[in-house]
Amino acid sequence: MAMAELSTPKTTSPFLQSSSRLRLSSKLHLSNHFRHLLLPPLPTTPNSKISCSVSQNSQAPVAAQENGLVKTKKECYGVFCLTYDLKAEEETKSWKKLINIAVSGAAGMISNHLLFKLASGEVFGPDQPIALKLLGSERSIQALEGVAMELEDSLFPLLREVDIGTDPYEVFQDVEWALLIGAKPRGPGMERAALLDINGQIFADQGKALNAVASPNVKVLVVGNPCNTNALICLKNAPNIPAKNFHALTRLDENRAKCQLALKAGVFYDKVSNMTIWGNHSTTQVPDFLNARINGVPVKEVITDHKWLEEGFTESVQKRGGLLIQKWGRSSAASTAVSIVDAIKSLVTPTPEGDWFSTGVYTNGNPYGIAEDLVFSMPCRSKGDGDYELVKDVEIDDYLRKRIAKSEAELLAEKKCVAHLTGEGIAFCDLGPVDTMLPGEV
Ligand SMILES: NC(=O)C1=CN([C@@H]2O[C@H](COP(=O)(O)OP(=O)(O)OC[C@H]3O[C@@H](n4cnc5c(N)ncnc54)[C@H](OP(=O)(O)O)[C@@H]3O)[C@@H](O)[C@H]2O)C=CC1
Ligand SMILES: O=C([O-])CC(=O)C(=O)O
Repeated sequence: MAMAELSTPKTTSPFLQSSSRLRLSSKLHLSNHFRHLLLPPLPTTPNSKISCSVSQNSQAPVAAQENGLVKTKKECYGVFCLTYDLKAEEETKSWKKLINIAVSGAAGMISNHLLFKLASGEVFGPDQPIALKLLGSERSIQALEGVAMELEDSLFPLLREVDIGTDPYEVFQDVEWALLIGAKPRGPGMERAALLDINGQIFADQGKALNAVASPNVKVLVVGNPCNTNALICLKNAPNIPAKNFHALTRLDENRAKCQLALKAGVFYDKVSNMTIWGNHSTTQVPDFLNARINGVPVKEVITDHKWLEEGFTESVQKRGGLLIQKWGRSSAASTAVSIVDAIKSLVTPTPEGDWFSTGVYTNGNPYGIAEDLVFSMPCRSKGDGDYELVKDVEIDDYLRKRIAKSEAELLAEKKCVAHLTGEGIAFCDLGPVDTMLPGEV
């Protein structure tokens, strides 16, 4: 086994320029449970200076003592049990305080793309160190280890800590962001109501855990489907966290809509702006071509085939996920991860003047007459502080109003199905004669 000081990876990151000067200190981050599960017995060293044990066949961290005390913390993984001494870094003044990001379903397909983007600095910026808290289950714990190993091997300078675990009350401790991806996919012949019940329970439990242990201003992005109602369940179970902090991911739909409009107009997709997705992340969603713009011009003036906009375009966005499954054999994972990145970046960077983005948010106080107490995708703007405001003056014509109402009715029906999970009594589930689909269903 080679004993090595943490070496400086090849990069020009300002962190690494400073990290090579750092005195490294170590913390031991293992619960007894995971010590058995994950790692060989832990050697200890009386040294306060770190020696990082690096070998192909062992992830054994070195426990260190500082002032005679072994520092311990629950679940962490391998090299991430060795944390940098951030005090030394503070001298550079250019480093932000470490943020804790939880990801559930961390061994799944979407996470497999997302985690590496988070760790690279692409999302929160090149001066933002992060800790990743990965939530899995007994069935995925081995896979989670594999993910953690790949994160180790990627030598991301901004990634200071990776913890893995199966208990949301441990994994969500002090998190500032919670990206809730893990959910059971709907299988063939399965009713939407059954999915609501199974996944709803997951989000009720996770809401309670966030409420108990997360940072009080945690931002929560629900991806696991049906994401709007799951987000509602989650926020109802987390009364101490502002309801405004909960989002359901509809950014993938926004991105899909921009792409279709760009294709039709023969422009690159960066020319499409002001794209709203209204409503549910389902086939009732409403991609709003009335208010979207291409090169700053209303879409309806650029694309004069209005029948295509009302039918072809709208349906292509609503069912894009299903078409992708037909081709690819599984649901969108890479583009979903990209859209999660976009969704977060839209909250941590100021929205460009005149533009907006779509996200599923709590409807209380909305200016569009949409029923209160739902999570509904609407146009938003952010100052870049993690918060957002609804855009209040978007035009809604009869075409939009009718379709928005349909998506609203669907969400109201979903809400009744999960009343037992939101503290609103006994659930009554009648989703109507036509069982609506997730975008990814064929
Ligand atoms: N909002 C959006 O735009 C989109 C949402 N999605 C949704 O994101 C979710 C995750 O997708 P993806 O990463 O591709 O899925 P995967 O199947 O690859 O991973 C899902 C993870 O969910 C966890 N999970 C939790 N409960 C269950 C359960 N009862 N049965 C099976 N797995 C469970 C599993 O992890 P573990 O065992 O660790 O709990 C699994 O690793 C799905 O709900 C999907 O529909 C997908 C695309 C777009
Ligand atoms: O339906 C699914 O599971 C996947 C999904 O949400 C999408 O592709 O938009």
